[in-house]
Amino acid sequence: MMLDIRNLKVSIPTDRGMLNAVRGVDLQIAKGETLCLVGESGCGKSLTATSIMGLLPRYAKVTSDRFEMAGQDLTTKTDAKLAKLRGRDVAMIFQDPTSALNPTLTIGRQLTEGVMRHEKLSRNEADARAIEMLDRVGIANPEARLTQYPHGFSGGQRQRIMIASALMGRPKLLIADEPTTALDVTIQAQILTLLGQLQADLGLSLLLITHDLGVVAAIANDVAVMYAGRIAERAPVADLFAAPGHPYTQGLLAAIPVPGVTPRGSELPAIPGRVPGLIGTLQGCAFRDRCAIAGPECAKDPVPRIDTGPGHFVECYKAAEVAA
Ligand SMILES: Nc1ncnc2c1ncn2[C@@H]1O[C@H](COP(=O)(O)OP(=O)(O)OP(=O)(O)O)[C@@H](O)[C@H]1O
Repeated sequence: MMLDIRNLKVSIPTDRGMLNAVRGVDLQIAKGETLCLVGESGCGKSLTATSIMGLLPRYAKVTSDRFEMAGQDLTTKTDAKLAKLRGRDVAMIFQDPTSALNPTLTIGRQLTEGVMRHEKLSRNEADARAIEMLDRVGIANPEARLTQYPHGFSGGQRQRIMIASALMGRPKLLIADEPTTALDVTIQAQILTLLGQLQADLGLSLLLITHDLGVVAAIANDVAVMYAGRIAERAPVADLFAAPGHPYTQGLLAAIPVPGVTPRGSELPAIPGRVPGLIGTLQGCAFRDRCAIAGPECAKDPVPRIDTGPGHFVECYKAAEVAA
């Protein structure tokens, strides 16, 4: 198992009270697996990802019952050890490649800084690795590119460079948070194809956060659907599209036909009603106000987690009803 997190909670103090943004997430990612994390804006996807990276702001409160990466228990480690382990095993790419690259530093400098510090590579070794990674992500003439600045590259090329940068430490797990949202549609497809290729070539585990169900259909092994800070449903991708078990997932998929047929760029459709506020505690199922089949039991805690197939669970009182 590459990543095994149980009961992850992330809370952020605000002037309106405690914002409980991640409210008990379990997340397992196998070696070499691509897991897509989907859900409406504000449901806690990015905070989940940044807590895996150890990049949460200091004022955020984080707890978990288990936090293992590549077999190492991270809950018991000190901050310095954590940073080292994470730096070695996991890397992240973000939405906007423009703001993630420093315009005043050459590409070579930006790619090599980390590995020269952490792995004590020499300048030549670090350059050689940068050339290897730029080549892997499809940047032509990588050697000559090292001395150039970000402004000389297109948006798509910058995102490739960001991916190369993430690969520099030879991570086992790559986290990509909406990596193509800022790009043109044709470029989006190329970047996703690249991520899929890298995943296969390097045996990476990939956690991909996306709003785009077409992307999910094309690239995921497994899908986790997040709602109001919890995983509402998780399933192998074909099962999720064929037999969504949570009324929320059904709502998301209602406007979307079949995997493989679903065009890229199919955004999550709007579901009537609003996501509940995450300040303070939520009782029962957080989706029940928007759910067509909710009953009185749905206001009770804890909402049961029902296994509906191999690797497929649904957190819903009505799972049996839906399955029938
Ligand atoms: N640093 C922060 N300070 C205060 N609130 C925050 C902070 N980071 C996130 N939040 C809040 O926590 C909730 C979850 O945020 P998160 O970014 O994880 O959602 P998301 O599912 O990734 O949404 P999106 O798809 O819009 O990125 C949101 O209500 C957000 O406003």
